[in-house]
Amino acid sequence: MAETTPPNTNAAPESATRKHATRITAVNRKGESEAKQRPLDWRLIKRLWNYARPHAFKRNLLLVIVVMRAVQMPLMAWWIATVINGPIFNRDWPGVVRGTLIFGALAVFTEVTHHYRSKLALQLGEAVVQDLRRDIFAHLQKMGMSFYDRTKLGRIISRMTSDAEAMRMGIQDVLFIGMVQGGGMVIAAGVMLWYDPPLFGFVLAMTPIIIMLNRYFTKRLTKQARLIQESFSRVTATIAESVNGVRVTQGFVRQEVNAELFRELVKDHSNYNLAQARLAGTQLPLLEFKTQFIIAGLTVLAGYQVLEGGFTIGDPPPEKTFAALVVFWFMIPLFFNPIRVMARQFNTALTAMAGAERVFGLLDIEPEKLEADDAVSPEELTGRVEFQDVRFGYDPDHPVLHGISFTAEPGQTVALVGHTGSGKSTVIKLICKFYLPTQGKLLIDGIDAFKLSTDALMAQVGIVLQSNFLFTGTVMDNIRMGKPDATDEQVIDAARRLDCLDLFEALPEGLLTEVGEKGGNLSLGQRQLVCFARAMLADPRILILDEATSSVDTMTEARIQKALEVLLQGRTSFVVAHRLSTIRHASTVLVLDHGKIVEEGPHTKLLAEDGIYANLYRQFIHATES
Ligand SMILES: Nc1ncnc2c1ncn2[C@@H]1O[C@H](COP(=O)(O)OP(=O)(O)OP(=O)(O)O)[C@@H](O)[C@H]1O
Repeated sequence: MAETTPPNTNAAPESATRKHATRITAVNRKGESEAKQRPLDWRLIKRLWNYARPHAFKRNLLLVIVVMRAVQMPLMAWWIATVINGPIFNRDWPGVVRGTLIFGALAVFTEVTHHYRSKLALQLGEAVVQDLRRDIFAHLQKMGMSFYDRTKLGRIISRMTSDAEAMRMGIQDVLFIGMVQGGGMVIAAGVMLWYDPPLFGFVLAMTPIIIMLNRYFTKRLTKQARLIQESFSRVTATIAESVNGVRVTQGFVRQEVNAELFRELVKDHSNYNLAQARLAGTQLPLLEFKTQFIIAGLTVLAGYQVLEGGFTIGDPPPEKTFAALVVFWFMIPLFFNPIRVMARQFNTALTAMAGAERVFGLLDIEPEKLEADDAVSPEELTGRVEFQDVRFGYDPDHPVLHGISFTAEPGQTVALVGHTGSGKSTVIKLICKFYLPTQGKLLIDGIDAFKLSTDALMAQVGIVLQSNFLFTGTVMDNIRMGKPDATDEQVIDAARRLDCLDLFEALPEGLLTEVGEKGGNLSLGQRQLVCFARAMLADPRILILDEATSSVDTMTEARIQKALEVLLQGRTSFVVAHRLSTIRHASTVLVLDHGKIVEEGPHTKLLAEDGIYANLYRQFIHATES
């Protein structure tokens, strides 16, 4: 009747969680330095315990049940000892039957409370982990882009999974199991002391030895378990890497080398598992043996007391020693087993501390302040965008934009061109207010970006990125994302205005076709058109477009081209341009080089100047033709 909480089937699959956490550990060597345990910290315990506060009824009921559980186990043990010492010893049959019936009732009652203790603990743990995940998620939504630049995705995921899970175990198990076991231990000690103080003195003298033996064995087992976990994380990391990089592997004909490496890793893991099995095979029986050893010692002592006149003052009658021996026989396991259980719970508490420290560390990061407290929220924007000597660096010590100045009037299309790393995407990220300029001013409709509410701006900005991000759902769902309250007719109308409705209708289920994970069921061109339709439906004043570089067939290209022209009409648009026609039709082309605008003006003017742009243009034509 071990006092543990059964695994929670609703929880994130533990193996998946562990795999993920361990994968991170292996892929990111730095992750290994993240401490798995932290000392107990009352500040963290209090904060973690606060998460149980909204579920006070469950928590309090659980505390009552836990107190009952602490009494039940010693009570049952004592009762059965009393039946042996009383009715059985005195050959009293009715007494034996009565005693057994009472024992049966006690056992049923014990199991019922056990059931409710486990159930309530699980429910409390589930409620707490749910609240925690909700808070982490809400907090992540508020974080600015710079946070995501600094923080690895794996770290964020492990805060949500393994750390939150560790905190759940801390809440649902440590205190309650600790109380049941600790309470049972104290009561068992009290009963033994009451029956025979000298014999209990022997039990007490054995306790430090038992604790030391426990520590020695569990230390070895834990060390081995850690080795297994680490070797497993190397295996999973290698699988993930190999699957992700399968094309490169095949391209460089490294299959055999990789397979050999993997074989070694798997063998390694298997050896650690076998070593653990061997260790457990010898250690666990030894752990069990210690209790028997104490019972044997007690029997000798009791025998000495009865046969040799005893070692206690007052010379108790032999029946009293017999009775005490029977009681001790039942109480010994209740006194010693908690040592092991509580040591395990102590470890769980330390792991929960480490999880809590990391999760609260994340929750305590203040979101970057991207707007003033008195930021304005204009109903409508005209879409005028002005950069005044804007300087910016993702890391303020390493600026990547050096004094950018230009103005985009409402309705104009600005094409951004330049070599890779010249700063095109950074300019766009500033317009979206993912970051604020380090120096200089960015004005939207004459309002400083900091003074303009981010929500109001985003309501007027449409973004179509190269990656064409589609979410699981239908084509219709994905277009509707541009305006969640749009009717089906409005969605269809947006597609029709872009002249691509026929393409969507030709899909197996028309607009109700599932796009698959990341849009995998659609072609690249179709994915782009879905994103265009999404932007069309949102009808933003400012449109940001990072044109896709991947080539599509000529017919789809023509459709995309046409759709794009319609989409850009009447909006201030910023396009990281990869299509010649987009650049040609742009009101102005900004040529960026090392974070500076080096040329600026319409295509024909720049071509005539025969500078950097003309050179880029020639390279571009050459690349498209070859
Ligand atoms: N999140 C980031 N954190 C730190 N540095 C960054 C980040 N994003 C871009 N940079 C750096 O800023 C500079 C400008 O990058 P940016 O992405 O704006 O160039 P780009 O012209 O859009 O390039 P590409 O055409 O390859 O997309 C580069 O030196 C790049 O390494």
